[in-house]
Amino acid sequence: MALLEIENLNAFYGMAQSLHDVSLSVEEGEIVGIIGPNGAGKSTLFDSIMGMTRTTGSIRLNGTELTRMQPAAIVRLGIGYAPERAHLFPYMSVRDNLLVGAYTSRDRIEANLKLVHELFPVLLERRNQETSTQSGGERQMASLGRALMTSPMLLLVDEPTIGLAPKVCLDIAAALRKLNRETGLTIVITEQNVNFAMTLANYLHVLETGEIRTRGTVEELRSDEELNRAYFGQ
Ligand SMILES: Nc1ncnc2c1ncn2[C@@H]1O[C@H](COP(=O)(O)OP(=O)(O)OP(=O)(O)O)[C@@H](O)[C@H]1O
Repeated sequence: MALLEIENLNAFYGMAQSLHDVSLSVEEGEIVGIIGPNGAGKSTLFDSIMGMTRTTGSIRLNGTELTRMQPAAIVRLGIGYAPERAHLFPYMSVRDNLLVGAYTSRDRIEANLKLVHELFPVLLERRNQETSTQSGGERQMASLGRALMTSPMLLLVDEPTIGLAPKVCLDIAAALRKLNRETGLTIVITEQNVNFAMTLANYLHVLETGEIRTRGTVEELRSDEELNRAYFGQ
């Protein structure tokens, strides 16, 4: 059984349908990428996994059906979510933003803070600073840290590189790779930055206008000529 299994997922905002019959699975310990252009439905996919959209179809974590569960219960079950553009509390300190993530996992606060600070030492240095005064990269790190404070078995990371300098993107990629390698945490990451996703993920799904267009390993997708033209201009 895969850790995450999504079958025939449709997602709706009011009358508008944003995901069409999406099926995919994620094995434990993998890093999986979801790539696709603006408006493809990447955030909607994550919002649906977290119980924040109206859906039909099935989403299971370790065999447990999530589709009728509340977001807080889904976090408690083991999914951490770092949303697009971080969504921190701007006038709270870095440390307090991290602690917001800890409310479902109070017995592991110290161990999780240690993990987060090892991955992102700048969050320890700046722990008393308001997040409104942080750089974009630091805010992204704080958002990842907050998700890790929930003790997840699956981490969802939505477009972490938006607006960040290339060097900061490399730092974030290195931290996610280290996290996966050293703790075995399963990670699903969405990206418009296809190169970033390809340096991290073992397997990728291409989402376009709410549908999975194709999927495969990095090598398989790179050998798809049409895809290369669309995403790499080659
Ligand atoms: N709250 C909402 N209400 C209505 N429609 C929405 C809402 N959020 C997203 N949509 C629509 O759903 C579709 C998918 O959007 P989504 O944000 O999931 O795409 P995305 O791939 O994450 O793109 P982006 O990179 O721009 O975030 C788009 O057509 C978008 O306009």
